[in-house]
Amino acid sequence: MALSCMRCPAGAAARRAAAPPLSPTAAVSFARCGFGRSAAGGGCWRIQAVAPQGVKAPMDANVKNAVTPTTPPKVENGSPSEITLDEFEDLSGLSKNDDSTVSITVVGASGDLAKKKIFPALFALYYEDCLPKACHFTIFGYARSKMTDAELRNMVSKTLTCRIDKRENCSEKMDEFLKRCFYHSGQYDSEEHFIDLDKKLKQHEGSRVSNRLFYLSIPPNIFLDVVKCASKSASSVNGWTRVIVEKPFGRDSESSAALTRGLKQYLVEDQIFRIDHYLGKELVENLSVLRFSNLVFEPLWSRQYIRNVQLIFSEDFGTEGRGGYFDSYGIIRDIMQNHLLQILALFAMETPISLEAEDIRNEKVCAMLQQQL
Ligand SMILES: NC(=O)C1=CN([C@@H]2O[C@H](COP(=O)(O)OP(=O)(O)OC[C@H]3O[C@@H](n4cnc5c(N)ncnc54)[C@H](OP(=O)(O)O)[C@@H]3O)[C@@H](O)[C@H]2O)C=CC1
Ligand SMILES: O=C1O[C@H](COP(=O)(O)O)[C@@H](O)[C@H](O)[C@H]1O
Repeated sequence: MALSCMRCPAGAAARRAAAPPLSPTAAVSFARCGFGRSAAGGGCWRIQAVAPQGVKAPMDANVKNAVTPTTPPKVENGSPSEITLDEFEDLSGLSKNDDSTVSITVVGASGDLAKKKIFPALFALYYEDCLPKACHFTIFGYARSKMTDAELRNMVSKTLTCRIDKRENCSEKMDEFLKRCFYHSGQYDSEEHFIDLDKKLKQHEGSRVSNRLFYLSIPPNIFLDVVKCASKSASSVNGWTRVIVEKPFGRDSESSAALTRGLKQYLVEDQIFRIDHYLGKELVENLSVLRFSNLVFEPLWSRQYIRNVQLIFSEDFGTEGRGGYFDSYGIIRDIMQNHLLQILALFAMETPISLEAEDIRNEKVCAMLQQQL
């Protein structure tokens, strides 16, 4: 992957300058660790980052704190996110605007990810009032399988949970949410079928500004077919159109670049959202708060005080139907260079100048350029 450090903020540069001369880079190694409970492939992966030789650990004597304290970045509601607050408000704020609607099409709605994660996550957003009020948002499931709206709702209802603390009016909220879910069956490479979807979306959107989001919960080999058809036949004419792309984003640098080039035939970069669900995990989100807003840890988070870091990915079940996928794609590509390296980057990066996605991304790139794999 070609990485370049776009912009290292002044704060970061100052911290680097204040630190003792760098012995070049931290060394990162990957290891398969002991099997978990299941002999069928459960277990864990470990990324180990070791501070450069000669760096003293916290317990070593005479280590001076050469870290220049920096201003902690703004943290909204205690949970910084790769989505800026402005973008977040793009969705929730629509509820205040009677002229706008948002339509979310889950492409591959009959699949595992849609059932297990996407619909429950959309419901959680609805429950938390982060989606526009009921008549201003519509969710369409799209896949080849034949299903009625009622069948989709039945399927989705089985995985919705009230995992939110308050749990008030949860079943009422579920009913309201499910009423906003619809289904359209179609082929992934048929413009005609996407035209039909467009017609259905328009019926729900009426004459209001229509913002449209397509969530690609499908195998990667059909990403481009869908993006082509959706952008040609079902993109918004008066609002925004965005696409969420699930991993894997290719199997290597070349195929990842080819995928991006393919997507850019139909979309501009700002319309493309590559998702890594690990960044939404509470533990991972809390890492930034711990690092940048905690006065105890912030000055200690340096190679002078930390000798060895281990990120352990551990699952207590076996391959569970993923055998074919792991055989052809590989478990390393499944979790290592995405989820685990994202965590490593968040762990190792310097303080970003803001919590804007671009600023965090740039700092992650800088951190990755310092690694020696
Ligand atoms: N499942 C998970 O936990 C995770 C999945 N992902 C990624 O998300 C995407 C979706 O995952 P998941 O739901 O598990 O995938 P599925 O294999 O369940 O596929 C989703 C849907 O796509 C359609 N489909 C499947 N195979 C093909 C094919 N060869 N050609 C055309 N259509 C096909 C099927 O719908 P129909 O036949 O009705 O058209 C299926 O229901 C994948 O890219 C996956 O790598 C990422 C993170 C986690
Ligand atoms: O992306 C993936 O992540 C899951 C682990 O995520 P979790 O949220 O369920 O902990 C992993 O099992 C799967 O193989 C991988 O594709």
